[in-house]
This record gives sequence, structure tokens and C-alpha cells, in this order.
Amino acid sequence: MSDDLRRLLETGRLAPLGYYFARFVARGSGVGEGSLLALSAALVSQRNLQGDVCVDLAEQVGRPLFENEIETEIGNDADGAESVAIPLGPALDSWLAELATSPWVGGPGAEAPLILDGHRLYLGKYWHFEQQVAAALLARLEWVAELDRARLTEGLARLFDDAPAGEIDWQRVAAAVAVGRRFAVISGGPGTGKTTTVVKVLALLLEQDPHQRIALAAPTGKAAARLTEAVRGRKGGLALDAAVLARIPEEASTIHRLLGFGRDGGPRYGRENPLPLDCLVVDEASMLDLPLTARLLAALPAHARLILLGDRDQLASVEAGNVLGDITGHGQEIRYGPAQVEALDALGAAPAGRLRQVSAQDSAPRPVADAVGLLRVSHRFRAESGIGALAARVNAGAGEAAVALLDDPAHEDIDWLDARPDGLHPACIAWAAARYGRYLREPDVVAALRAFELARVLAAVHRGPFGVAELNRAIAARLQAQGLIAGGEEYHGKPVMVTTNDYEVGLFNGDIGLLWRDPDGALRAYFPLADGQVRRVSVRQLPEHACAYALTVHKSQGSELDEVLLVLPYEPGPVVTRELIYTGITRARQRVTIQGHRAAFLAGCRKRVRRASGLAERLGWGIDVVADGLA
Ligand SMILES: Nc1ncnc2c1ncn2[C@@H]1O[C@H](COP(=O)(O)OP(=O)(O)OP(=O)(O)O)[C@@H](O)[C@H]1O
Repeated sequence: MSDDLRRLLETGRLAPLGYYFARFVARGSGVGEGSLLALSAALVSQRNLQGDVCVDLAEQVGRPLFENEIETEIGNDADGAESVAIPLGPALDSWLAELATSPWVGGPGAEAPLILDGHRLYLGKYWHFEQQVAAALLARLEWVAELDRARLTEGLARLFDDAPAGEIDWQRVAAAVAVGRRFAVISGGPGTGKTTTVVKVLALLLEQDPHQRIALAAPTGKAAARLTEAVRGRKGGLALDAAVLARIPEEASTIHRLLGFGRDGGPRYGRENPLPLDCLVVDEASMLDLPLTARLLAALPAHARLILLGDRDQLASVEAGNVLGDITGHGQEIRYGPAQVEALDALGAAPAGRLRQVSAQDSAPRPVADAVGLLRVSHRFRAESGIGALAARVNAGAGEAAVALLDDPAHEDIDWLDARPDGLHPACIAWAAARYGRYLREPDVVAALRAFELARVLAAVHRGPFGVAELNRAIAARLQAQGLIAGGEEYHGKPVMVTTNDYEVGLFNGDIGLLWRDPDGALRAYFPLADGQVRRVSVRQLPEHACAYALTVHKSQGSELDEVLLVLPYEPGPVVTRELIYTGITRARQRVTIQGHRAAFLAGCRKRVRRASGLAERLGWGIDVVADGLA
């Protein structure tokens, strides 16, 4: 079996990290590299790179353990074409028994490289992250005792007064939940009013206590800039007391910056040195991975509120975990328990009778569901909007209905291009050249950045004829043939995406900018900040970066553009899921074009992101919901 591991490594099914971790664990345990222990260690490490927090061994029995060639955001360039014998999961009893003999496999709570909790096998660090996140959230699930309910009732009535009679205003419900509790999620699709609602929530909190220390944050620089702009915009439209308005922060930072991550690795704020905050709002929470969530919660004082904003139907984080999905029950209907229904009724947030109708319990109450406010009405997409309807059908897994919509000429904001088995539909490169030609013709970099923000090519995968690398190559070649860019490594007009965190320069993984030649002849990099401001960095200072005419859908999370071309591969594969297609479509505000193959699109709509984790269960979602999330 030691040869097995090496062959898996050589054929790209096992990353070097997993291979060396397995050898390390095997040596430390005094067993061979061909042991079941080494194979299990390799498996956990490998699945972790692919996004799983743990491996449920019971699910692996009799199944090929390293089935898929690696195609993740973390990437792997090995050539997987060669066939290799893939080991199968052994019988559960003997598997568990063999793991239990190793001193390097601990039980729950142990400090060990691997932890076995029931039949879930974790990298030790990840078991602790999961445990910390669950404990910190569960500790915040009660209603706040010192709430001034009369003041909140009056505030809710004042700020949310436009629901049609007899209808539930879900924004008002979400606001009541977020003010009444120390932990809340406000989840909804694009334009459902998450930012509008949270600005009102902050106003209501400041009416409770004008000395609240509030911070706004998001996982990426782009998302933080969008939150900054959105909060400033929404504040302008609200009839609030000037003193309250002035206390609502306008500046959002990245979570990394908030926590004070530095070049020495660890964050400045943590359990020993908590953030000086009473309330933290985190936008684009679907991008939160488990380790970052654990660090964030460790740094948040016990009394402080956490409000997560996001779209639970979006793609999960690049790194391991599906924190928002686990908290919100993997797309399950959110049903409130009886005490919550009474509390919301008493606050005038929604009538108990209507809430009971939509919240009818067919199972035991899930306390964590009471912390979730779901916004259900998009104020951006009109009912007849193609994008809105397409996103809803994809999200519901109704692939055939989505295809019917794409074929309907009545919807001018959604288009379909048929991929060819051997490569892209030729219109893709023309699409990109037409859009990108516009920013390249702009006279100055501020106008160019604004024009570049209007349209983007997004792809599901990195490699192959439909991948980001090939798209970037082909688009650059076309622009060069048109005389719009010079060739070479770095050139005027090249879009770049930073691929690492550089704390000294202040640029972070996912930041996107343009290289631009200034009137003094120097080529510099420019990155957009909120409200039309830009950051200038010399090309020499620019951290590791990649060409960004095309991005993966993963990297596009937290951005919105007027127009999107979504390139799906011809063949269905593990990466193309319902969440990926939904996320790609919902990056577009005005028009989306999808290039793909019908069969692969339909297969993608049927497939859910599958991430093994114990968090949903720790938070009290039943085994049925956990299984659903993995279905
Ligand atoms: N209750 C409402 N009635 C009418 N319009 C609303 C309402 N709530 C929000 N809007 C409008 O809908 C638009 C989207 O709102 P907002 O930006 O708050 O949504 P979001 O969910 O944060 O959007 P995003 O998808 O960009 O994250 C804004 O123009 C906002 O003014």
C-alpha cells in the first residue's frame, strides 16, 4: 500500500501535503507507510484540501477513497490521466479498531494530529476549530436579557412600515432576531435587503445603547469595499436621528485586518486579547471557512453580538468548511420554535398566527434556527427578470425548468452558448474582447477600473479548454491581435488578481486591480477602494498575482458585475454544482451568458456541494438535516 500512496501522489489524486502528513503520522505511530493508518491520514488531509472538515468513515466503507483528481482552488498541476488502483474504504469496525491503536489518533478533546469522534475522523486542529465555533455560537443562542423591549417594539414599527397587510415583513422579523439575540444570521439572495436591514438593526441597537462599539467586516477586500459603499448608501436613505446615524460605522475592513494578522502569522486579537467591540457585522458570510470563523469567534468578547450577512445558497468557502450552510441547515425551511414565535409577536415583528402557519413544526424545534432571519423577496430583480428566475430554478435544482427559461427568447437578460466537446464556443472570446476593449480604451486608470468592474468572465475550473488559464491566454491573445494590449509578462491594461496576503503592502488574496502606465512612463498597479478611490502600488511591490480576465466562480464571490459570462466545462465533473452555477449567475446584475453543455448543466443543477462536517449536528440540527446537506 505504500506504493499506493506514492502512485496516488504521482497521478494527482493525493496532494504532496497529504502524502507527507501520512508518512509523518505513520512514522510517529511506528507503523509502515502502507498501513491503514497512513492511508487514513492521507485521506483526511486530502479531503481537507478539498473542503471537508472531516471524513465520515461510515460513508466511505467499500467506496473508492481517492476518486477524484484534485481540482480545487488550492490547485494541483499533476497529470491525472494515468489510471491507478484506488483503495476502497475497509469495514468500519476493523477501521475504527486499527485507528484506535495509534497514539497519534486521539478521542474528542485530545491534542493529537488526528481525532476520531464517533466515526468522524478529523485533523486534530480542525476538530478543535469546529468545537470552538459550536461552543461560541451555542453560548449566544438565548434572547438578550437586558433588552429594552418597548423601545425595540417602537423602533421596529418606525423603521419597518411597508409590509402589505396580512403579510410577514421578513426584514422586520430578521431585524427583531438580530437585535434580540447575541448571534444572528441574516440570509437572502441578491437584492433581498440584507444591507438595508442591517443598517436598521444597527440603528435599533444604538437606540438600545448609544455607546455600542460596532465594527463591520467581510472576508475579502472587495467585499469590504462593497459593504462600505452599501452602508453609506443605505444610511442616506433612512429617516434616522442624526446622532444615531453618526454612530453607525461606514468603514468595513477585511476580517484579517480586523483581527490584526501580521507578517509573523498569528492574529493580534484572540482569546487573550479580545477585540474592543460590542457588535460585529460580517458580510458575505458564505465565504467564511471554519478556521477563520474559529479565530474570529475566539477574538470576540463573550458579551459581543455577532451578525452574519450572506446568501446561504452560495458556494461554500474556498478553504475547509461550509459554516453558513451548517448554521442555516443546508437550505432547510427555517421554522421557529414556539417561544420565538411568541417573542416576535410581542415585539410586533410579525403576528404569531401567521408565523405559526409558515413555521409549523413537523420536527423538534432547532434552537439555532431561531437565530436565522431569512429574507425572501428580491427588491433588485423584478418578478419577470430572467436572472432572478434562472437563479431561483437552479437553486431549487430544477435544471430542466432553468434550461426552458434559457431557451425562452422573451428573456433578454439571459443567454446560452453551446460548448463544443473540444473547446469553447467561439463567441466567448469575442464577448470578452468586446467588454474588455472598453476599459482598455479609457484615458485614465480611475475610469478604466470603473469600466473593468462592469463585466467579467467566470469559469468553474482552472485547467483544460474551459478553464481559467486557457481563457486568460485566449483573451489576451485576442486583445493583443486587436492592438489593445502589448504582449509580455506585465503590460499596460493587464488585470491582475493578488493570490496571497501581503500585510506589509496591504494587499490580500482576491484583490483585483489593473496595471497602468502613468504619464511619467512607469507601469504601476492600481486597486479600487470604496467610492471611486484607488490604491497605487509599484509593480515591484506587487505580491504574487495572476492574470484576471477570467476568474473562478469561487474567486468572484463578494463581487457583483453588470454582465457575466459563465463558462462551464463540456463534461460534468465534481466541481460543477448547483451552488457554483447559482453563485456564478447571481454575480450578474443585468445580464448573464452561460457557455456550457446541456447535459453537464443539468447534472450540475442536480449536484449539491458536499462537505463533511460535524458542525450542523453540534449546533442541534438533526441527523436528517446533516444527511441532507451531504446528499
Ligand atoms: N423593503 C424594501 N422595499 C423596497 N426596496 C428595498 C427594500 N429593502 C431593500 N430595498 C432596495 O433593494 C435594493 C437592494 O437592497 P440591499 O442592497 O440592502 O440588498 P442586499 O441583500 O444587501 O444586496 P446584495 O445582493 O448586493 O448583497 C436597494 O436598492 C434597496 O434600497
